[in-house]
Amino acid sequence: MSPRPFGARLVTAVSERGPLCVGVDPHPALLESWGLAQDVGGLERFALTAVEALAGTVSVIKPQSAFFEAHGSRGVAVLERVIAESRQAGALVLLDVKRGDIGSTMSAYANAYLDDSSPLAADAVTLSPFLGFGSLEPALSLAERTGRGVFVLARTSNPEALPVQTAALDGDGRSIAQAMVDEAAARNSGADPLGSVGLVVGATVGRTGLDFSQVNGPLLAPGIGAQGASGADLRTVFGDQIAHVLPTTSRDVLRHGPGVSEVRSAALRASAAIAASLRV
Ligand SMILES: O=c1ccn([C@@H]2O[C@H](COP(=O)(O)O)[C@@H](O)[C@H]2O)c(=O)[nH]1
Repeated sequence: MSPRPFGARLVTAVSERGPLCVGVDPHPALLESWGLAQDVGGLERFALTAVEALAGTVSVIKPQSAFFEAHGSRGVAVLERVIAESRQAGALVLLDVKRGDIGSTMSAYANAYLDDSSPLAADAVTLSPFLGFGSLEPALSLAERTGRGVFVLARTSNPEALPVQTAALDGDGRSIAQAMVDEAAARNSGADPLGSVGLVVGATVGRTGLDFSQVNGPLLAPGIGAQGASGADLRTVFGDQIAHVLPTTSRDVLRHGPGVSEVRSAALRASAAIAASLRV
């Protein structure tokens, strides 16, 4: 039997737990404010406390791989536990790794994050299309076979992205960001209730002129909280496609630690605020 696609699993998770994704980003500054050492022991305590607080509550957990990799192989071992324990507690795991490479190497990345046999396999991963959307094919096809998802960077939340992602394609009036949106739309065509090829579009980017109407896939919106955006910005960015938006925030929830119940309460407050702004 083929596995249930990520898009369908996401729709169920959001209907049961609400639309918020919370990031697990063990920033050195957060470890310090939680009174933890800047070592793999501090990383482990931070990350597993966040999982305990969040994974039974929110629909999606998004560990930021960079902060685990910074601690070497023992940090990656902690990431493996974060993935396994979050999934066990019922959250979907979106691993933020932003991978992208030539096709032959992309196959190895796909095996690392999207194959059932890998200890780093998550429910979905972030991908960078800078080598061309087509170079992501090994990840797109493995994700489809294993019921997983991908989120392709389109119009990211950082200000430096603007000149790159709004540049026009050669011989084509579309921006690079719109081309990514259209590629995702083509992959998701006909999927019901939602395709498994998502896009990353920052909540910070304001009105873009991007046409999301054909995407039929999840729109991950980082930038809420620490980067200055709020739920109220989502309608400006996504217009009438707001129902497919998966807002995500990390530091703005994690800064309430180190107590499990304080982190959980902050996530619940953020989730309620986001749900209200998506309804308005
Ligand atoms: O466009 C993008 C893509 C990814 N991110 C990631 O999301 C979180 C944001 O953390 P906050 O603490 O809520 O600012 C982080 O892991 C980024 O790498 C993004 O911000 N923008």
